[in-house]
Amino acid sequence: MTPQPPPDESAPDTQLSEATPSTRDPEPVDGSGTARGVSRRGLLGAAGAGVAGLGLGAAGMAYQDRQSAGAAPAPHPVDRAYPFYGDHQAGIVTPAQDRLHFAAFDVITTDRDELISLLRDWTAAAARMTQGRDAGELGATSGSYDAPPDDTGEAIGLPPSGLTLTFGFGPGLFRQDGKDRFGLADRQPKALRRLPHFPADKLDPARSDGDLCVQACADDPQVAVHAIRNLARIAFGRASVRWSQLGFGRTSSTSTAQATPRNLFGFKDGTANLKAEEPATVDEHVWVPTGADPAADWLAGGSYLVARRINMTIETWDRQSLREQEAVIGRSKAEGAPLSGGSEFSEPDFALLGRGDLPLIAKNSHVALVHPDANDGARMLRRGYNFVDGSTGLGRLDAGLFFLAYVVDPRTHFIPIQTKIGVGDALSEYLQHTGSALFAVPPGVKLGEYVGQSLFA
Ligand SMILES: C=CC1=C(C)c2cc3[nH]c(cc4nc(cc5[nH]c(cc1n2)c(C)c5CCC(=O)O)C(CCC(=O)O)=C4C)c(C)c3C=C
Ligand SMILES: [Fe+2]
Repeated sequence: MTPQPPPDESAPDTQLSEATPSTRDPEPVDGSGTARGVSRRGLLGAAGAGVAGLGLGAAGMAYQDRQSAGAAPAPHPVDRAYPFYGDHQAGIVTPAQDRLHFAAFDVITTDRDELISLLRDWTAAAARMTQGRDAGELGATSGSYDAPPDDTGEAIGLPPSGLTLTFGFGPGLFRQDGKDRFGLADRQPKALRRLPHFPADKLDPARSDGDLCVQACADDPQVAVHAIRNLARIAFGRASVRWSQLGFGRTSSTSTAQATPRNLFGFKDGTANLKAEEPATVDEHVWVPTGADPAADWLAGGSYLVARRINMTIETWDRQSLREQEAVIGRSKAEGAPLSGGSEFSEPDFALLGRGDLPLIAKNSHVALVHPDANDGARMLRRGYNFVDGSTGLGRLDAGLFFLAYVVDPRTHFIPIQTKIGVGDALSEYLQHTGSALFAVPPGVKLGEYVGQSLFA
């Protein structure tokens, strides 16, 4: 890991430099190589002239005019659009956006062709929405007056907002109760099994597992929610939402251009995360290589996504001294520096002794247990979010961290680490794991293809 000084939130990032605001130089959205439809912003401008359904060129002009009216300002986060097509799915190394809506689905059709048609429909809608367009070609208000619109409308006028949509396949898609549902059983990756029960798990089945998942990240919550809502609408009769989770406040940085955010315990979170600017390390720890599992080579270039809903007993935490809080994490609260000294991006020195010849970073602290040195070098790309889902009947906030991590293999990069922290981590006293799921995340989508196509080839 190369510690990197942060943060200039407006600095260009690796993915963004490939991207352009969608309305200016739109990415094709239908796989035909031709961009169609109007942007949600363009629609607003065009609607007054009574030209809904106008080609993108005109809509793009309206947007461009507004952009070029003054000196070129740095793009505001909500004006960013990330490419949907590429070698890897967006939403993994993409600089973590501020908001999340994550949904897991049960597939309810028994027909393989219907499953494929769902993935095709999702691909078309995702390609459009990530570029700031309506979910369907007609849009929220331009279709037949006597038919439900092909977009629900709550994102009219909103820019792309950095929306990324990342799709995953759960173990149940391959086998359910031992049954090969869609002729995919012999292509199930060996690593794609339900996660085992860990110490301190208190899982709610209604917040766990799922055949499919969609991670929607954006810099506007309405845009993320709009995307999941429309994908759920499109899935009608083929898949239904099993559970979903809203998140605010990213708890990780995935780019050195981002400032390190804080979790609900008030600590900087994401300091030592894998970052997009370390492609060789990301290759090693995130992307599944060809040949890793010959029966599942369709997953090459993809990844595994671990999702854990972790409740944090913040009321108990808030009664602990600052000394205790820092000892539990192993870093300082103010700067996020390791307790062995230095600044935020200094490497921790776990051998350095302090008073009473005790290590300055306690052996049972969180960072001592999860650090790669203590885990055969394993690293993960964390992409979690804070959540508050109201309060409990006991007057406590139902709050915590929706932990998301992308790994090359959960058997080496997550399960042993989670097992260890469930038993020996001082942080565990303040945590309760209430949801759990594992998904295989197929590689990126090529123009004209649909998400996960390699699985069905
Ligand atoms: C099994 C993996 C992990 C779980 C579950 C987990 C939960 C969790 N973590 C924090 C707070 C912090 N975690 C930090 C670092 C960190 N955490 C993990 C793994 C899990 N965390 C890793 C691999 C690392 C990086 C270790 C390293 O390379 O040094 C930190 C320190 C800052 C940072 O580097 O990000 C904090 C703070 C909470 C609150 C939490 C559950 C709610
Ligand atoms: Fe952690």
